[in-house]
Amino acid sequence: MTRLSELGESHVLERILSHNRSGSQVIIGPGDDAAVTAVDGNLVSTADMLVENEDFTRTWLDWSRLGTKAAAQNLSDVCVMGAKPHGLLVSLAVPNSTEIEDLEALFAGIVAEAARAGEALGCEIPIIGGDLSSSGLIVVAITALGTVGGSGTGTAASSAGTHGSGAAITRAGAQPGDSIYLAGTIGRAAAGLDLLFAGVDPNADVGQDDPQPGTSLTELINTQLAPQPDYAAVLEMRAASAMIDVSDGLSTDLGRVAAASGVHACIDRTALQELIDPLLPAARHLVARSSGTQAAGSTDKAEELALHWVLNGGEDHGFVASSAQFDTPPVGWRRIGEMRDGSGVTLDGAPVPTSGFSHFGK
Ligand SMILES: Nc1ncnc2c1ncn2[C@@H]1O[C@H](COP(=O)(O)OP(=O)(O)OP(=O)(O)O)[C@@H](O)[C@H]1O
Ligand SMILES: Cc1ncc(C[n+]2csc(CCOP(=O)(O)O)c2C)c(N)n1
Ligand SMILES: [Mg+2]
Repeated sequence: MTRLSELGESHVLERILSHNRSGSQVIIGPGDDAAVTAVDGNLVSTADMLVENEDFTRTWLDWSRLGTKAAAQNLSDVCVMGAKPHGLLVSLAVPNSTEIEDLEALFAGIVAEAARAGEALGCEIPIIGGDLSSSGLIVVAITALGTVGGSGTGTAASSAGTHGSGAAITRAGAQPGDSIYLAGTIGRAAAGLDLLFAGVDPNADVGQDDPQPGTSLTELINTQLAPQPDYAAVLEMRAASAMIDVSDGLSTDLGRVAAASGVHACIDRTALQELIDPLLPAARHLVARSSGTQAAGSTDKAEELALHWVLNGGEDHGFVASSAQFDTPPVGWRRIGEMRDGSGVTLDGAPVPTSGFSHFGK
């Protein structure tokens, strides 16, 4: 085990970049003052960081999964714009006492998730540069770059959303009459977060003899620590009028689409039930732990908690899209509601307050 303080910055870089892959669009990669890439189309760029104690804690820290999460939350944003990613800039601030092997695991996690996304989207996504600094708290900041509107480079074609958007799918194109679709999951990462905060043993018996795939306590926790967006689903959503990744919670993120598009998003409670049900064992376990009993009424509370995770939990990086082009949902998507005239978000007609995550608490 070698600490970063025992290696110079250039040796640290050499070790971590040994995990990187090359990309055919890279003209100049890491090593010069800036990277140069050959691109075809309009540039799509996004930045997202993970900050210790705000986005993860040292108690749960697994460097490889931290890398997965940092890459996933950025690639998800590029992908839902209908763009193809072609490079990542990775900026890191870590304590001097960090072991180089941990930093290598972080990089390997980033590279592995970029490879998973690249495979799903048919592109190469190398790390093209970044920055290193020393800090008491761990910060992983990634900038992801991609393109839309080139000669066949986009991942999905937007219909109503293309006007003035350079062929990107924005939050602003939803129309009354569009169906609302979800790809991937919502609520699992939030359940995982509550399990982590409560210090629940992931192997605790919660009466799930045969849990649905992805819903054991370990898997819920893993969705929080290392979300796996369904990038390929975006390729199936060929006629989205608007699209967003759910990072802050459905209530907040669908609310953003409704506000940007000037429509009313109506969610159908029945359609959410199959997302709620698999979360009930974890919810019952947490409710019973907090009340110290298996008292009557806890079933209602568990249902309430699971619904809360599904409506307000972000970080699974599920994708929400609107479209009027499909009779049956495209592969990987489920219909969860409809856009109508008006504003705001409702669940079976009842207003859904915007209760997703906000960094500044409000
Ligand atoms: N410091 C900043 N400077 C300039 N623009 C910013 C800054 N922080 C956020 N933004 C912009 O504000 C918008 C909302 O940011 P946010 O991080 O909430 O993105 P998001 O896509 O809604 O969430 P997520 O990144 O979790 O998917 C984005 O367009 C982002 O680029
Ligand atoms: C220790 C700890 N506290 C709270 C949370 C919850 N959390 C943090 S960021 C975020 C939304 C996406 O943020 P952004 O919009 O910046 O991408 C959520 C739901 C967590 N994961 N870990
Ligand atoms: Mg987003």
